[in-house]
Amino acid sequence: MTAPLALTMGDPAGIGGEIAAGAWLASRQNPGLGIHPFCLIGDVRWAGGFGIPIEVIDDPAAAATAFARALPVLAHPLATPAIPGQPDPANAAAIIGAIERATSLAMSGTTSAMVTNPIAKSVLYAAGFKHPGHTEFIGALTNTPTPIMMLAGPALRVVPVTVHVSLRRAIETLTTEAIITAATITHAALIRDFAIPTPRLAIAGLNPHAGESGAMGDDETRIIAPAIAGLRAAEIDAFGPLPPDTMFTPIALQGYDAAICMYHDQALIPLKTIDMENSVNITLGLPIIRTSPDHGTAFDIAGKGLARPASLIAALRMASIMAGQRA
Ligand SMILES: NC(=O)C1=CN([C@@H]2O[C@H](COP(=O)(O)OP(=O)(O)OC[C@H]3O[C@@H](n4cnc5c(N)ncnc54)[C@H](O)[C@@H]3O)[C@@H](O)[C@H]2O)C=CC1
Ligand SMILES: NCC(=O)COP(=O)(O)O
Repeated sequence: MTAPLALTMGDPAGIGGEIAAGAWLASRQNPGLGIHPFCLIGDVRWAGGFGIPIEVIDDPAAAATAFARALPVLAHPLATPAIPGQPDPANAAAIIGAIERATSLAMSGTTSAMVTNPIAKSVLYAAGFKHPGHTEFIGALTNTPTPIMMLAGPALRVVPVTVHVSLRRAIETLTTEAIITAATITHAALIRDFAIPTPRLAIAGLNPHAGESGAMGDDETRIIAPAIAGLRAAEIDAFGPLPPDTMFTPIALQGYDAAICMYHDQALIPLKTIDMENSVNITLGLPIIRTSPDHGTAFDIAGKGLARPASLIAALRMASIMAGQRA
């Protein structure tokens, strides 16, 4: 039997606890969702505040049987009680520690995958956190030189080549090598985890009209086209550079398995507009499985009973499917 999943608490002032409770209830009510038993790594008092039964466990293996009765919790104390909507850098060490613990459990095979609840990056930066986000942090913890961010929904998968940097910096740092690396890792993941034998990769342009033959920018001819040539030489079905404004139309989506995008919002705006509820964030290229909901901490609605657990449910399902396939 596949080992349980571990779910981190994320920022305890956000909606992570509410959606974890919602996901536990949904998977209990609908076993057809195919979610493996999971345990929540979090503060016990905090985890007990979401209207569902919890059971404190010492070993993730105990989650398999406890899950039918309650949400299993691996105790991970906060420094100060969490107040919904009011993040506190005093809890940064506990938030970061939960991610480290989930990574280590997945690396040792004690759990089959890690799923992360959202963190507020600025809150962790204020406490000295040096990584842009989970993707890079878990990459560092697992000695992965280039962890790649994919967001996957039912109709669209996107991979931003540059991620959590300013738009100016994204343009300055975009390279042929970075595009080739992101596309090559995406190609391997589509075969391994999505069972797509011959993935088709649509490579976005950067400028309006993909540069209009150089009249609106030469990044396409200098940087992106050579990457596509390199990918095709490696027998990867990559094509483009595509005009970004038309590559996400319903008809265009049918022509590829993933879009390799040049910057964060080029990738995430279409994905979240098409289906924010059912899309999932996956880190590609790691030695372990890591997924997460596609949304953030949603401090504006935390504690108000408005948080929808759909994306976390999709993330837990995706982790379960990937774990099953790899097993
Ligand atoms: N994987 C992660 O850890 C991620 C963390 N973040 C962090 O989240 C924080 C807030 O980011 P925002 O840009 O405000 O994005 P957000 O996704 O937290 O919120 C955007 C809007 O969507 C709503 N929303 C989000 N998730 C929802 C849900 N499950 N149910 C109902 N409504 C929902 C919010 O109430 C808000 O109005 C930032 O500090 C950012 O760093 C953002 C994205 C991913
Ligand atoms: N916008 C996506 C996002 O912030 C996810 O980042 P990460 O924490 O999963 O690296």
